[in-house]
Amino acid sequence: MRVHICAVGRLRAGPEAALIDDYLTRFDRTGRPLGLTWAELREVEDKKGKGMAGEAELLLRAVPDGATLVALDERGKTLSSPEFADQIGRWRDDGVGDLAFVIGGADGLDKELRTRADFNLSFGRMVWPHMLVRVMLAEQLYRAASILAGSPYHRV
Ligand SMILES: C[S@@+](CC[C@H](N)C(=O)[O-])C[C@H]1O[C@@H](n2cnc3c(N)ncnc32)[C@H](O)[C@@H]1O
Repeated sequence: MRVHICAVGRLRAGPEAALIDDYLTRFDRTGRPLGLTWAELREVEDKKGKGMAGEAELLLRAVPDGATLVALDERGKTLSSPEFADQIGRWRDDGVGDLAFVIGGADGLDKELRTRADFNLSFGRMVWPHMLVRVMLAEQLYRAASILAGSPYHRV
C-alpha cells in the first residue's frame, strides 16, 4: 500500500520540513517490510482565489485515482495510536493500493471533500496549524508502522 499526503500550502525548508522528512523516511524504512511504502507529499496552492472549493478541487486532482481518502479535520473521528495502526493494517489487508491523507489550508477543508472522504481523522478537538498537522501525521504514520512491526518505538 502506497501512502500519500496531499496538502494545501508550500512548506519552506526549516524545522517542520526536516521533521516531516525524518518521520516519513523512518515510516518507509519500518513500513516497507510490512507492505507500507511512502509515496509522496503533494502540495497545492489555489492561485485563482477560489477559496476552499478551489483548494478542494486541486487536492482531489492531487489524490491518485481510486485512492482511499482520509480527510484530516478536527471534527472527525479520534483514534488512539494503536487504533490508527490497526486501521492502516486493515486498509492494507483489504487491498487498498493508494491511501491518501488530505490536509486543508488556513480556512480548512471544503465540506464536500470531507463528506466524500472515506474517513475523517481528528487529532483532537483543538485546531492545529496545517504545517504542524503535517508533522503530527508523519509521526503518527511512523508510530503506526512501528506498532505493526512490534518495534519498541511506541510504548503501550
Ligand atoms: C488551520 S486548520 C483549518 C482551520 C480549521 N478548520 C478552522 O475551522 O479553524 C488547517 C488544517 O489542518 C488540519 N487540522 C487542524 N486541526 C486539526 C485537528 N485537530 N485534527 C485533524 N486535522 C486538523 C485540517 O486538515 C485543517 O483543514
